[in-house]
Amino acid sequence: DIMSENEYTIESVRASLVRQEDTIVFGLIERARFPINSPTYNQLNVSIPNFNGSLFDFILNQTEAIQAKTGRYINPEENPYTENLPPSVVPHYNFSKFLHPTTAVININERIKKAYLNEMLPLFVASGDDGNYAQTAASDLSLLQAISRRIHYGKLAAETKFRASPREYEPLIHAQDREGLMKLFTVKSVEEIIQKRVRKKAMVFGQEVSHDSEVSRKYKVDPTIVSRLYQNWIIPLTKVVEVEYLLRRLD
Ligand SMILES: C=C(O[C@@H]1C=C(C(=O)O)C=C[C@H]1O)C(=O)O
Repeated sequence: DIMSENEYTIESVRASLVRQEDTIVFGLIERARFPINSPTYNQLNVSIPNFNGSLFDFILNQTEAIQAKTGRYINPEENPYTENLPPSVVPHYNFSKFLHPTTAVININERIKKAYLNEMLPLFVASGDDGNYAQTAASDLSLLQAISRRIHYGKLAAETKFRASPREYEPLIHAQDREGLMKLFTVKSVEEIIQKRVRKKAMVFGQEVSHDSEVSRKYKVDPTIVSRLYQNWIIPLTKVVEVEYLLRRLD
């Protein structure tokens, strides 16, 4: 076993969350190339043989099925949106068993998907319909996977915090005290820095680059909205995963 049991620390978890911001900001920029394209999500607009759902759901389920067969969800950092996926048919890498085993069932992707489609998406895409439904769904899917990975990284954040001070966490876990746990692991200053940094990343990554003139003040995705997506959904849902993780940590 080449993986160390202690490869994750709160510093390495936070460094990964910073890196994942790049993927999420670029994902937002890519999705914002298309207008809302609502027929993508509308069940009445498609009749796919042997499938009951929208074009988006069809692409999501089929893509996750091929990814499951080829081993994507063997990595404990990955959580699928689709239930009852086929098993992997490829040889498995021996991922470290850092997380507590009873927490593998934690998966809030249904909640993430609903928040994304109903609340987040309308904030950062234009209205309209350009017919590129399959491309739209593909960019939604890769963005949703990046957001899900980030939010479920809350499991790793929670485990490193628990290991650093088990005596503080244990009584709250025994009491199943959600609010107490939330208070104990929350670091407001870290959250504020993240909200500022993702705003800046949206300005840098989303600027119009011209070979000769000054950088323009027009961005491919609104930096203030990127910051708001983190503040209102991505960080709070990460904390939901952290609480769910800690509640099961002594099972
Ligand atoms: C993930 C952490 O836990 C909490 C959640 C945060 C987040 O989602 O970015 C940031 C700080 C903490 O309040 C962390 O401490 O890094």
